[in-house]
Amino acid sequence: MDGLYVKICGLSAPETLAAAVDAGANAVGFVFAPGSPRTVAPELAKALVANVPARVETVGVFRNQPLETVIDMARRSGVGTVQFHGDEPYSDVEALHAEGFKSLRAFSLEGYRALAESERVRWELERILLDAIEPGAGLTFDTSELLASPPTGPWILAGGLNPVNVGGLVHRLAPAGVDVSSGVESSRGTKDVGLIREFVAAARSEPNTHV
Ligand SMILES: O=C(O)c1ccccc1NCC(=O)[C@H](O)[C@H](O)COP(=O)(O)O
Repeated sequence: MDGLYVKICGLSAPETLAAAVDAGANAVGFVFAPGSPRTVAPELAKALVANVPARVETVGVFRNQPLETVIDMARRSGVGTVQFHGDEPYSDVEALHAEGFKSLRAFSLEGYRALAESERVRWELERILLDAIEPGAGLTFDTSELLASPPTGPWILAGGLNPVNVGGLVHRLAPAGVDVSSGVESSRGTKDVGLIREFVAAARSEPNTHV
């Protein structure tokens, strides 16, 4: 990944999708996991994806759904990347790659640390996201442990990020990327154009060296 990778997740409307693209997001996410206020049908996502330039990665977010469903919904919507946000095994990621999709796999820090060494080494060759235990809830988690022992591969920080805290966390933890949903919403499930712009700018801001 060149420069800080910024992903805006949980989009469902053309205006906020356009704001994310115009602000310079590297990736835009559509939630296909059921039961979220952000859940979209593949047909709606397809109409939105049609307006996303090729330089921007389109990501479908899934959580513990059958692999056949994931592949079917990802194909119907036209996303290029599948983000797993549950307990999906590594074999599911391999199957997706064989189908031509890229992947992202989210872990809570606890879940990631609990992986057997052999498992962790394998996941670290893929793109992983470190997130709060409850995804999409705007909750932060204790990142102090990440300062001492970050993952060896490129990793993306998520969980309770917003335009106010993202710059500091990026400078402190040096992730390869950041992912946000709640922190760019005016109310749960409703994205805000101004907050999206502020978030992307803040994520890529220079550190404040004036004390
Ligand atoms: O957004 C959801 O409701 C959701 C539901 C099920 C699985 C994943 C979900 N969202 C993932 C994300 O939006 C982000 O990748 C990440 O969790 C950050 O969310 P937030 O803390 O709200 O910024």
